[in-house]
Amino acid sequence: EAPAAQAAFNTPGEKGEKYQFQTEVARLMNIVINSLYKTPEIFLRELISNGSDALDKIRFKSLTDPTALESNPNLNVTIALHKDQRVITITDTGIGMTKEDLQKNLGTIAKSGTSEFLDTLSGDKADMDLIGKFGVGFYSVFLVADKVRVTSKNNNDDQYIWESTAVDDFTIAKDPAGNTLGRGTQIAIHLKEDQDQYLEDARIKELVTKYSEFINFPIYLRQTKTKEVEPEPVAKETKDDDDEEAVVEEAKDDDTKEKAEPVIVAYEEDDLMNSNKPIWIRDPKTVTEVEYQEFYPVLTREPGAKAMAHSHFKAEGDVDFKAIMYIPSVAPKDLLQRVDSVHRNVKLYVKRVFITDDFPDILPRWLSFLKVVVDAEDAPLNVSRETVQSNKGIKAISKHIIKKLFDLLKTLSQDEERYAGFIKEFGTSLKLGALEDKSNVKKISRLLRYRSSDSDKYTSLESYVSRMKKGQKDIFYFTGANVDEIKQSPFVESLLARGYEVLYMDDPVDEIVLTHLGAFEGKSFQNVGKSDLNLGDENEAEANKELETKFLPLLDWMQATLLNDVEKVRVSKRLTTSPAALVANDFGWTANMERLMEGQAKQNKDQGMHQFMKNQKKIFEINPGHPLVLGMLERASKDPEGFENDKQFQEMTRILYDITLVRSGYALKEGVKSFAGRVENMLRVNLNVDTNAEAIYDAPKAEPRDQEEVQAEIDEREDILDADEKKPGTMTAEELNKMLKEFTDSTNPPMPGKKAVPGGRKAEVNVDDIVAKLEAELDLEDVETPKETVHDEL
Ligand SMILES: Nc1ncnc2c1ncn2[C@@H]1O[C@H](COP(=O)(O)OP(=O)(O)OP(=O)(O)O)[C@@H](O)[C@H]1O
Repeated sequence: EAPAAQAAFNTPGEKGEKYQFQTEVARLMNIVINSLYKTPEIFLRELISNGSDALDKIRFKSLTDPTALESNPNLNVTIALHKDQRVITITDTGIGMTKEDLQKNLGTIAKSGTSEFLDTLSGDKADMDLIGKFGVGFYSVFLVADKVRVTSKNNNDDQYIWESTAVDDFTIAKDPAGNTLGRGTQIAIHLKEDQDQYLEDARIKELVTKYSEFINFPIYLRQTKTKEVEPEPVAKETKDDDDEEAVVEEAKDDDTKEKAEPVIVAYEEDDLMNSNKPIWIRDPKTVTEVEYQEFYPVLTREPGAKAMAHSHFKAEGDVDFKAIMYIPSVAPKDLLQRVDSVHRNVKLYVKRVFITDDFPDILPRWLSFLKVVVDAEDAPLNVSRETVQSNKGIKAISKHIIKKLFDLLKTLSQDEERYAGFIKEFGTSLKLGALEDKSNVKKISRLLRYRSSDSDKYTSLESYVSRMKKGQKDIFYFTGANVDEIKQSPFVESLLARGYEVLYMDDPVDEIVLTHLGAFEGKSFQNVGKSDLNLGDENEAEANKELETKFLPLLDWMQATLLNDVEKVRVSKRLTTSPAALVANDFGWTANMERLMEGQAKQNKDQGMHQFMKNQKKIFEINPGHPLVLGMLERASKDPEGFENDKQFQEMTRILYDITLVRSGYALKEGVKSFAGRVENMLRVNLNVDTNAEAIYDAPKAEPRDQEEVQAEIDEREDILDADEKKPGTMTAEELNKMLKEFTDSTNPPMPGKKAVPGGRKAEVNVDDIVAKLEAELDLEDVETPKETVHDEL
């Protein structure tokens, strides 16, 4: 039972030692107060959570030190309202704080990264919502309080009082009343003028139900009640004011002993406000969906957070335990960056006693998004960061959670729409799992989903395989910044024209994952942008040989022109409407990979390997059915020996190469200028203009200004400044920050994973216009090759 509140602030705080708040605390308090003023009620949730944490700590300690609870065997939180003084007290019988703890915990912020976090808050509304999710802790008390006093008793120290009005500093003094708490912490809150609602029993009950129903310790509301009792025949005993027992309101003096009337007695009683049975140890049949959803934000300490799916299970075997596992409804923004930090996503209890949530490796990295509560019947209690990996019990728990997760995902995947939601949020996590979790790679690959040419919906690899065409040996895919870009790629066109299905990989990691997986159920993954495309068509090789012979003169001429740029030139079997394409050899980078690595290289500053890979030569493929190519073939065939003299052909080939680079998603190797120069040259030839003639221009030199004019302007400016009392610029710090942020956002290179605008395209080039020009150049009227014949030829 909590002792009566020492609610009155009658020991002047000035008597204690004065301390300054750490700068971060002052900043945090300001932000909390300015951003959360609309929901001051959360202070109660935060303080009850702190009390619950303190109770967890003493209970855990008592497992190894049986004397720990002697100072007070009860474990609970009691809230009392003192209307006359406008004070609420929240008392827990938790571990309590020593003088040093008070100074450190309620004057500094130990959490690493807080300062950085505060720096990121720019002041706009979305950021302010963040702070609510961050867990604002103790300092939220100043949303409702103008004065706060924390009285605390830890087993290792005397009882101390911390007091503050939130302005700059706080005081700490030894409690002159001595040890009244036994053990624990009492927070007395003197409410601000407009916060009277928190003096109402009903309001407090409402808030406890709303926020703290699942707290694992009883939360009481101390209430003053009255009852009628038979008056005692003897004179009443005098009661001490401080005594929490009954205060007797005496019956009228003129009562006689014969006419004994009942006496109204006021007494205090603690009403239990939370149901107190941990939801995870209940039989799943008795837990409603609403209860699961309500428990989730309590478990994660993320107010307002929702779960996408959950699984409540019991395991027996090496370790007996009960657990609830949740998949959040949305992925955190920094899903992949977070995998390396400690996420405290598995809370371990042993027989209802909270042990720890500080397991760095209990689950593989890709599962860092899961939120789990585990209650084991029997697990060693000394599990700590150091021993967790080698602990057999923990290993068994981890294995079981993963197994249950696969069950959950399997069930989820049967509902197409819900599963699409999961893929959207956590698809990247699955891919990370495919890369890293060797023992589960098979299961994970079955859970992957991709967009494809088959429909607008996601497809599994399994169903892709079921739709494969006759003779098709490989799973075809292509990568790009987004589905639209992929669809328009020359690499995809012929496959689609021939009725093959292509998987569209628009996540930067896709290519790495598929290269890593290599195959699915014996079918290899084939990037259709790479050299070795095999459609599994047997007549193809023969037809291709014939084509190579027919196009030999053109292939030779092109090869000679592009000697330094491409590995080789060959006839393509993958093109329908584009004249040419560039493909990476099997070890080289596709355009997508090049972009991805470009971003990485910028971050890592490791340029050596990057340049090596980037400079790997590509294969230039020409479309044997394209009129432009046929026109060029005709030209090369007319005079096979005349290559050296046909400068115009060489220019055209280079232009074709450049536009192919762009079309295939690569960056122009020599930059835009030389490419533009070539196109311009071709226009000149088209117009019969001398290619060497220089532009005539008249550039009149700018003259310096008159000295008098300059002086007059200076004088005028000074006059204005004087009038303005030489005020500095009126831009506020906030505006300045915003401007700086916009500036850096616009200049920073896109990060991999961010689906950025494809890098490398230095200029908007209208390829079709140029192709048209080239065709005009070749005078293609007399070459007849209807496009329909292309496939037959192949
Ligand atoms: N009732 C309490 N009993 C014992 N210690 C407490 C109590 N309230 C706060 N503390 C101590 O003060 C520290 C700071 O509390 P605060 O609420 O500001 O942050 P937090 O609880 O660590 O984090 P957050 O509330 O943001 O999750 C706590 O970590 C704890 O050590």
